[in-house]
Amino acid sequence: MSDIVVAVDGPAGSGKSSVSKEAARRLGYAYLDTGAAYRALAWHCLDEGVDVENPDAVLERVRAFDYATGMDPDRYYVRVGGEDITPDIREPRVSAVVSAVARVPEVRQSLNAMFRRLMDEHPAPGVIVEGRDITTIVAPDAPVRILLTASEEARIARRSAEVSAQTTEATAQQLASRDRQDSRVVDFMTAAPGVIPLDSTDIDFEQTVQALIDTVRSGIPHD
Ligand SMILES: Nc1ncnc2c1ncn2[C@@H]1O[C@H](COP(=O)(O)OP(=O)(O)OP(=O)(O)O)[C@@H](O)[C@H]1O
Ligand SMILES: Nc1ccn([C@@H]2O[C@H](COP(=O)(O)O)[C@@H](O)[C@H]2O)c(=O)n1
Repeated sequence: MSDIVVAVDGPAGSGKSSVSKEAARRLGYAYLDTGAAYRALAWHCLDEGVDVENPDAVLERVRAFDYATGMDPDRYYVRVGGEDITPDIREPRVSAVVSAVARVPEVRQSLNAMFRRLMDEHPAPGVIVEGRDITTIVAPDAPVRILLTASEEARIARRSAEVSAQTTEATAQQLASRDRQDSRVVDFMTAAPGVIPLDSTDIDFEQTVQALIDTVRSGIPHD
């Protein structure tokens, strides 16, 4: 069981996945990407022709959701029904509908129970868990809780550098639209009491990873 839970939240493109994964690798911790589960469920609904705007239909799918993910930062994967869909869940068609799936309260309850189980069962000494409601709902008692932010301009520029198949305007619009929809469900723009803000707008990737590691080291009791 992982003794140390590090909770990381933040808006789209703030660096949650890449920074958390690299920090976990260096700390020898496991890494749990909760957004991947919402994305995989959205992908599964699209694959099965389920109307993502119908909460009952989505809920029916989550009840029999055969989901698996790799929590070793060096062996990250996402599978549904044994099929590896790691790259597929990042497709714009999945990003466009994931918020609809994520706003169904019973879906959130079901996935949150799975996240807690995955954290509890993992043998690594610690786990970095990232998403939108980890610091507030999934692991509010975690010894280290961080809100990773960056200006919207920085997040758009970083995401645009990754996505070459569409214009910067389209990327900007999708990122802002997803944040708008998601923030109706959970507040990931302001740090809850006790949550440490980490703004990466003016620091590079390496400095952000180091800042996260320093925060973890100063937040957990030493022998
Ligand atoms: N401090 C930084 N400086 C420069 N680039 C960064 C920094 N932090 C992250 N990045 C880059 O920004 C991009 C977006 O990061 P990442 O995918 O980790 O964000 P995210 O918060 O997980 O996004 P989403 O919620 O949309 O999945 C990646 O290309 C990553 O390498
Ligand atoms: N704790 C979480 C994590 C994610 N979501 C929803 O999933 C979408 C994809 O997440 P990424 O981290 O991969 O961007 C996100 O837009 C949310 O709709 C969530 O609700 N709670």
